[in-house]
Amino acid sequence: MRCTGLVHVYRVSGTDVAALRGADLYLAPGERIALLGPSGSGKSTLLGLVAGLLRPSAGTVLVDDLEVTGAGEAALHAYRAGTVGLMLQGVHGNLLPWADPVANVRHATAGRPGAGEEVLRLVGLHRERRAVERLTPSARQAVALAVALARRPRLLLVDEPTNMLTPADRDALLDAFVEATAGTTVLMVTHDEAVAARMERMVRMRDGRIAAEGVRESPFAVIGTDGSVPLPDRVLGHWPPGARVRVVEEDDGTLRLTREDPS
Ligand SMILES: Nc1ncnc2c1ncn2[C@@H]1O[C@H](COP(=O)(O)OP(=O)(O)OP(=O)(O)O)[C@@H](O)[C@H]1O
Repeated sequence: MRCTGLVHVYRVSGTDVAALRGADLYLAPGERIALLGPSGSGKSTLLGLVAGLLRPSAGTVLVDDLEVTGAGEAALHAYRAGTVGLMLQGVHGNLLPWADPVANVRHATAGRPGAGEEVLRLVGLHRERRAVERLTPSARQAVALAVALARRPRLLLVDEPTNMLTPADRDALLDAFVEATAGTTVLMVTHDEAVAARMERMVRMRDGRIAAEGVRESPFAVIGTDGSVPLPDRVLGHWPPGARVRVVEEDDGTLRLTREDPS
């Protein structure tokens, strides 16, 4: 999956809100990425664009050889039915609340064999006969995972899967998640560092762009397609937007940034 220069503007009662301002992201096949970032930094919008639920104001999303952002309705329908699996926020997001777990995964594949029942077995819900709406939040999330994986998607998009779970339930769901998604490309939005740490990569958004990658203590900055390098949060306080910096390449290849004296 490759996102290039994604810009997304929402128009709310005559005012434009720029949710994405040139986001670039590449996921190799089978790679699992956690998308972190403050509230409002554009994570859910990016997920919606990759899912083909939103159209960007500019930029492209390429998944395999489908340009999702320019695809027609028929191609998008096939994409959502085949390539991509969604596990969205809200327990009833992709579930039939009145049906039991097995009926839910069978519904997802229209009765054809799929991977949903294997996932239910993995989490111990394959014999559960109660309706999904009567299960605990963590069991419902496990069913949502089974439904999302039922058609064996190549790309799984997940929004806050462990929201509102206790730490013990969260860890149990994550164990199942990591096992069930081996080999699947995953893009997961989360606020929880402990959840993100279970993915292969941790990517951090800020103000509608990919700002950094890696653990909080020593993240890498990520260069945008326009060549910009987002400064780390801790530097931004004393190097504000508009500050003039000199970029000097040293003989050994090291880049040195020096702030011009503001006076
Ligand atoms: N449907 C919408 N209409 C108008 N503005 C929106 C809409 N959805 C999101 N926004 C705005 O776009 C910006 C990015 O929102 P988005 O939900 O993508 O961020 P987020 O990082 O997922 O936030 P959170 O962690 O709170 O879910 C925010 O300023 C938000 O208020």
